Amino acid sequence: MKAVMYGAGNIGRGFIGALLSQTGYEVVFVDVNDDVVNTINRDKTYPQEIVGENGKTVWIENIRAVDGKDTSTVSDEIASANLLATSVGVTVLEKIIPVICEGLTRRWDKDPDNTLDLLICENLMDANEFLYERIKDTLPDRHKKTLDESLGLVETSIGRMVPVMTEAMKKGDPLRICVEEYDYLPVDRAAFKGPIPDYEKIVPFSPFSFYLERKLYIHNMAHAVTAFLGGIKGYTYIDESIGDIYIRKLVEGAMIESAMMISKKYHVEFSELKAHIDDLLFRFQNPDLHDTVERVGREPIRKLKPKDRLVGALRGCEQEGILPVYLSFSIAAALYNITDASAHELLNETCQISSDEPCGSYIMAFYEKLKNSPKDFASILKMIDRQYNEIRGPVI
Ligand SMILES: NC(=O)C1=CN([C@@H]2O[C@H](COP(=O)(O)OP(=O)(O)OC[C@H]3O[C@@H](n4cnc5c(N)ncnc54)[C@H](O)[C@@H]3O)[C@@H](O)[C@H]2O)C=CC1
Ligand SMILES: O=P(O)(O)OC[C@H]1O[C@](O)(CO)[C@@H](O)[C@@H]1O
Repeated sequence: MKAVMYGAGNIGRGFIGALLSQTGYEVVFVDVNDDVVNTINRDKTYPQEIVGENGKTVWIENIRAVDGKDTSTVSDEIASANLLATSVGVTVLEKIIPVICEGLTRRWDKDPDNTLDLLICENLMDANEFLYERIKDTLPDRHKKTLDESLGLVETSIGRMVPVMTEAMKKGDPLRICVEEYDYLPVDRAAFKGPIPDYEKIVPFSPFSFYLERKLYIHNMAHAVTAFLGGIKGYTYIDESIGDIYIRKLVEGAMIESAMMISKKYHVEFSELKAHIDDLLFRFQNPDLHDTVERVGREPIRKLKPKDRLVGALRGCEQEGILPVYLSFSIAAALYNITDASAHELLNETCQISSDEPCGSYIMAFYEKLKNSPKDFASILKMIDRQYNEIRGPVI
């Protein structure tokens, strides 16, 4: 049984490739980084260092690698694979579609019933639709119908955090990868065309949008807010930021609003989501991960788009009748981090929130407060309490 793992970077090596090897596949990594490809083929193993309280080193075996620039060999590997996975980053994903299509063509020219499942391991909403459209456009006409019948475009939710590896963390080994202990991979049960890999860490679930929204609106949202607030206070690392009791309270408040929304929308017990929040806050505190405010808070404008982690969570709350007060403050903190653009314009154009909407006026009030006293999070918490009280009115 062979799995082709497109991308031997942090997630490819640190999570998915390792998981597939442990499931029992021979894992063929595809990457354009010569050092990584040559070292995998020389050593046939690499150390995955699990950092944190239960730290240990796991050696990943039964692997080899193929040069991503040798597109003919990559296509042959895809043609004969039992499973395919990608974790190359969203911008590269588009560029590898011709190679994937060539692999599918070679496969289906021999046997159009030879199904293949592709695990999409990227941070991208509607990733299955994104790939479907592009693969359909690229495949030759004779295989456009085969695509519907024989390719499973399987969305996944990547919760494991893998930081950027510094030279010090690599300890002289280009393949060494530091990861946190969490290693579950929820996958979209309904999307598989072939058998679902049988391993306790691969968790099939339907409807999958629950996991995607939980990841984006609780995990990614909270992580971003931790980074923005950490940036304002001058912290370098995520664990330092979440260790600040004011930041923790603000982040947790936003997580609870998102969780109330998801609980209502998907009829999931709130207590289940609260356990997830507590686990995430514990994981954000892991000092051995050395995850930075810079990595987690990168590209704040992208993170402020209407369907992304902040505004998407806020709009979801509005739809479910949940007050998004902490989330309004979180958006204000993101706006405050962007110094080279006007907050009003960003609010209107990037977030598509009008300052006349109730949430728009809260966001701007928080923004002004941050401008006047940026590091005084204690007063922000008081302001949030007052706003909640005012909006909520009397409670019987
Ligand atoms: N690092 C993390 O904690 C998480 C990352 N993700 C997502 O996983 C995806 C991958 O992220 P990382 O592993 O962190 O990035 P990365 O940059 O470490 O890995 C990407 C790999 O793709 C390779 N690559 C680039 N062009 C290629 C090509 N044409 N052919 C073959 N390989 C090519 C690169 O050499 C690199 O090794 C992204 O979509 C990211 O958003 C999702 C959840 C967690
Ligand atoms: O890759 P983006 O969209 O900048 O988001 C960063 C987030 O993605 C992850 O790298 C993976 O979910 C998180 O660790 C982090 O919260």
